[in-house]
Amino acid sequence: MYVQRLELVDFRSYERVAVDLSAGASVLVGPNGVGKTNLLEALGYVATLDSHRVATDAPLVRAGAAAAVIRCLVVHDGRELQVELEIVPGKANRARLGRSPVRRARDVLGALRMVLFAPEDLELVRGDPAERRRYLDDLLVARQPRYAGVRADYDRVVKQRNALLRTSYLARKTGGTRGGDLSTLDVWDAHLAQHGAELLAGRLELVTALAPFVAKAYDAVAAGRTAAGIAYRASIEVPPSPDRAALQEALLAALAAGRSSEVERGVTLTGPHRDDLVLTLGELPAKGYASHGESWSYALALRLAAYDLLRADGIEPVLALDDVFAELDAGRRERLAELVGGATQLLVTCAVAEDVPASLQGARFEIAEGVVRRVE
Ligand SMILES: Nc1ncnc2c1ncn2[C@@H]1O[C@H](COP(=O)(O)OP(=O)(O)OP(=O)(O)O)[C@@H](O)[C@H]1O
Repeated sequence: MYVQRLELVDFRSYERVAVDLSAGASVLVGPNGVGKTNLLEALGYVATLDSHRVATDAPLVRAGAAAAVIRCLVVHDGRELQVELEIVPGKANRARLGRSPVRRARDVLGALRMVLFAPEDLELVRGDPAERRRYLDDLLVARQPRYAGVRADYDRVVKQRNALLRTSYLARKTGGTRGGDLSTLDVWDAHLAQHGAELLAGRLELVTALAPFVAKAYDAVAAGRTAAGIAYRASIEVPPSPDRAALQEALLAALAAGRSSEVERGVTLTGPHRDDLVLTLGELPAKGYASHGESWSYALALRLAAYDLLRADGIEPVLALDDVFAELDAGRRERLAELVGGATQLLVTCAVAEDVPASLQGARFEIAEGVVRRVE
């Protein structure tokens, strides 16, 4: 698949912009701060309903404007589909597929599949488990969009269960009598185990499928002597044959066993929202041990592995590399160019066009003062 046209209204630095793109490689060139990443971020938002840079929507709307619109025309298997999202901070996004409004914004997921590598991805290796969970869940959704619903249901249950535990905790702390009632906790345990088992089963399957791609991608990126490995670390003991029913039972048992400490601390301590994806290089964990260069290569390998896995599934995602080539020496640039050169659509941003290897120099766009101009 590829994006044929991207239109933005009041998104980030852009008041109004339209960019006609094509399949193959495109290089987006411009000085720092000119709005290159903003374009990739907009596409990434259509693909995941999330920004790779900020946790809330407000910064995505141009300063002084009330709402932002992202519209993009995606070509997939020869068919064109327009996806439109309106972002109004503090409110649910409004979305359209083709000419029709959709009930929930998440119904557009799957219309654009994209893998974006950006400097922020260093956090995949160095940051908190939440970064790695998001990486897994975004990939899960890209492979099977129905997981967006599973994820939303699970998040809602954790939030409500936490609210219940917290209210009871605060009531006890302040010696009050109201709000301390935990009689519905069993119901929330059942919901958490049900949705949690589905999410956990999806992640476990994903990690098994992804692991060989990560090892291969790291080897290709770093040409390293050290092998990269990934493993899922769950907050429960994972049963030997982790189907949904077995996971649901294991979650219920762990919730029962941990109830007193959860009640004492006023928070849900068991479930996939506490899990991590452990990254290793040889025998050592990457986090805390890997050098800057190794961490960077690892983060890139995670994205390239996601891209390769989607391709192996028969999905040809758009691949976007934000500010990558300036970080690399000549040898690594060429190696990366070889790895990504065959992408159906490759979008590369850079401040200096010469940093991008000649083999990837397809269409070139120059960005200046809110205008994106195709020059080649
Ligand atoms: N909500 C917003 N309203 C107005 N301007 C914004 C908003 N959010 C970001 N900007 C502006 O967008 C610019 C950053 O754009 P972007 O991150 O795309 O730059 P870039 O071209 O990728 O730069 P670099 O090469 O440094 O990575 C900054 O000048 C910033 O002030």
